[in-house]
Amino acid sequence: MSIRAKICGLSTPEAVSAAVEGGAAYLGFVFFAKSPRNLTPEAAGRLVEPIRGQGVRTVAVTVDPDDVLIDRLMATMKPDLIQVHGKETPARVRQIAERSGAGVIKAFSVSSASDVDQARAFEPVTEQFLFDARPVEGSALPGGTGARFDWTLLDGRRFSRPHFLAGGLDPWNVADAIRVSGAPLVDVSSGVERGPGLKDPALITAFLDAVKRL
Ligand SMILES: O=C(O)c1ccccc1NCC(=O)[C@H](O)[C@H](O)COP(=O)(O)O
Repeated sequence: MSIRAKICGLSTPEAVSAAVEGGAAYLGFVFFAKSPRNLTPEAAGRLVEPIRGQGVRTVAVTVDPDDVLIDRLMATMKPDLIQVHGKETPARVRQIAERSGAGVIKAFSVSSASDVDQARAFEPVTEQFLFDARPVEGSALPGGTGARFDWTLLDGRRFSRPHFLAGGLDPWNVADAIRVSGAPLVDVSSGVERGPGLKDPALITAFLDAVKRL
C-alpha cells in the first residue's frame, strides 16, 4: 500500500527537515492569526526555499482567504497547493484556483455522512479533498485541534479526487486509521507536537515511519 502523508503546521527548519527526510509527500504551512502555527507568507517562503525541487508539495493552509492573501502567498511562498479550511463555496474555490494557478485542497469538517457528501459539489473545482474532524462548538480553530471523527464514515467512499484523512492522527493510531477509513492520504499536525505549535522532529519521523510500514 502506498500511502502519502502531509505534515501540517510546520514553522521551523528542523521540523521541515524531519518531514522531508522522513519522506513526507506534502508540507503544510498555516496562515490563520488565531493558530499557534500561524506564519507570514514571507516566513513560509524562507522555510520552503531550501527544499524546492525535491519533489515535496508545499501547501498553504488558509481559512476563507481573501484575494490579498492569495496574491501575497503566490508572490512569496509560491505554494503548489492552497488548502481552504473555511466556508468557501465551489464558486469561491474556482476563483482561488484561477487567480492563484495553484491546485486547491478543500477541507470538510466531518461529524456525519452528510458532511462527507458535501465533497461532490467541489469535484469540478478542487484538486484534492481533506476530511477533518468537526471542531467542538466555540473552538477558535477550525483545524489542528487533535479532534477525531468516526473513520468508518470514509470507508468504501469513492471520489474523483484523492482525499486526505485528518483529525487526531498520531504515530500510534495512523495505521489503524488508514485500515478503517481506506484513505490514500493522511494528514497530521498536533499529533506530532510536544506542545501547541511546537513540532517534535522525532514524532514526525515516527509518524512517517508508521506510514511507510504499511
Ligand atoms: O493547524 C492549524 O492550526 C489550523 C488552523 C486553521 C485552519 C486549519 C488548520 N490546520 C489544518 C490541518 O490540515 C491540520 O493538519 C488538520 O486539521 C489536522 O490537525 P490535527 O488534528 O491536529 O492533527
